[in-house]
Amino acid sequence: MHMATLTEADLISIRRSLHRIPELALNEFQTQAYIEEFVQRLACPWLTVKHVEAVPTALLVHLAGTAPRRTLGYRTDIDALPVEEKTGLPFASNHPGVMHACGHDVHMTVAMGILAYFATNQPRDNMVFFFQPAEEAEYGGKRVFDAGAFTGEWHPDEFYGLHDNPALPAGQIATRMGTLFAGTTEIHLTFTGKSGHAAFPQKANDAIVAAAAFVMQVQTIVSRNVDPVRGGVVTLGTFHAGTIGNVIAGAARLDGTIRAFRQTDIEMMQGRVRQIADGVAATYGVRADLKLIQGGYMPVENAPKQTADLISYMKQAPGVDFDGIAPAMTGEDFGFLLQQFPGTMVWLGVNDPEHSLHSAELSPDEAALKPGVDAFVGFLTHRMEEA
Ligand SMILES: CC(=O)N[C@@H](CCC[C@H](N)C(=O)O)C(=O)O
Repeated sequence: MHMATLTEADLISIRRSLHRIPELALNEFQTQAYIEEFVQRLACPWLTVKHVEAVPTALLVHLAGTAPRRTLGYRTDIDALPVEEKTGLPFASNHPGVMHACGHDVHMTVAMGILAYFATNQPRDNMVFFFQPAEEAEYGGKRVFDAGAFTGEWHPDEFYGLHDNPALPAGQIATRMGTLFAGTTEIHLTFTGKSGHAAFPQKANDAIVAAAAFVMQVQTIVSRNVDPVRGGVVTLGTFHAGTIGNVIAGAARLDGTIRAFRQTDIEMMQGRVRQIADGVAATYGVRADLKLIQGGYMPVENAPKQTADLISYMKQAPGVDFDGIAPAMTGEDFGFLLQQFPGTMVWLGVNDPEHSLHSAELSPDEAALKPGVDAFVGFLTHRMEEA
């Protein structure tokens, strides 16, 4: 592979290599090694690499500009999901039970394509590329920020990033002014009661009955507490309890997520989840151990100046297919970084409308890779020409 501007075939080969080796949040060692080897092979004299001791799978790359007036940041996430892949692709995951089911292999490939371009064509401004661990869980962006990694020459004045979107045509760029994605909060809850014989419920405290009541009662948060015009989501994605049909379960564990576009709504919903868990515990005589974790999953707020410029650039740039789009209830811990640095997140269409993000059958169209790289190379070059 020639390391200058990458061809479509190069991008596809990188994406397939990354797709084979998905790793969970904060464990992306093989992925990081693949990216770092790629970066070293660029053999670029204006490039420096940085590791972050507190978050060992993070990787930052700095490009020194020819006449820098500021530093432009570009971020990609690098982690995968605990999903057993069912695509049947010849380059499917080699890691059982783990899959790039959210397309971070596509995100990384686009970032590497942009990096390869500017490692060959020295940028005018400085650039920082952030290969971020732990987007799906564990909020890696906030961890790296809190570790002080974005200081001095590593401080981006602006930050950009993308997320793939299977509902949009391959290569289409879509974004909006203001809020693009929801803020989220993870729910981790265990009800502990008292197990016992199925025949003697009066001598036990059934954790399944309590957990079932909780599942039903939290549905009222969106229907009764959230302003319907603004919307919100409470989803419980796991429910684990019991061992056999004739033993009353002494414990039940649930995990889920709260979502809304405004931080005030998220906090109100967190409060209602707490009240309902406590109320259910009191009613059913069980103990509720509840953890609510927002971490870095703040609403993704696109900054006015940078986003207006990005939209106006993308609308007129030759070869760029741009569209506006409504906000989505997906979360992204890039929301935290956009609270620290102004910037913009966009969707990149990957044309797989039959499957949603997080599906075991998601198969992004690789025709999106080159347009994704070209759109950002063009926009970032344009940004460097702006006053
Ligand atoms: C784009 C995407 O799918 N992001 C994830 C972010 C996860 C946030 C957090 N772990 C939670 O579950 O609340 C998403 O599920 O939207």
